[in-house]
Amino acid sequence: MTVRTPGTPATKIDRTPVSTPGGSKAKEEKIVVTVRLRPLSKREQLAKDQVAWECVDDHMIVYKPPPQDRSAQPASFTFDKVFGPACLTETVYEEGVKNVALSALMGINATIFAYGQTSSGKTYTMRGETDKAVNDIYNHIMNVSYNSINMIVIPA
Ligand SMILES: Nc1ncnc2c1ncn2[C@@H]1O[C@H](COP(=O)(O)OP(=O)(O)OP(=O)(O)O)[C@@H](O)[C@H]1O
Repeated sequence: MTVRTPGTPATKIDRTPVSTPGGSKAKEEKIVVTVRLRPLSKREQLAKDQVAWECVDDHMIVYKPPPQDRSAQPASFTFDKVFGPACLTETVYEEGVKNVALSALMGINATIFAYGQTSSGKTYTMRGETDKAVNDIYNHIMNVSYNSINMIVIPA
């Protein structure tokens, strides 16, 4: 059996069937930008810090300037997906990361990274996402390996 290093396809659309572990979402977009708002920490709650951002729906967040900052205006921003403070890391993975992480199994080169100010929750989120992605990838490899063994053994 020849094992070939998978190359990056010209487009994901051409190479991503519906049954692909990467799922259908990866077919639609090459870059997906999601936002996760973390809850206030105990320290922030004790300090009576106010939440500056509000999730309006699954795609939009609104900046609410503090009353003392009279020059700042409310502003809204739209993203592919917004995860609110009550959202579990599991949900972020299932709805925002899994498709991209598993598309690697089809030979699609993909990057997932977190960007944000200090203490915004990048490490917290990415640790959880990495654990889940590695788990899914290993499960997939195990399943494929067992299937391959069956395919080889039966003809022999
Ligand atoms: N979604 C969340 N739910 C509960 N706690 C969270 C969440 N996200 C982050 N935290 C907590 O907030 C704190 C800061 O998070 P974290 O260290 O991940 O931030 P960071 O963006 O990686 O910071 P830095 O840039 O300084 O490394 C940590 O104590 C973490 O446990």
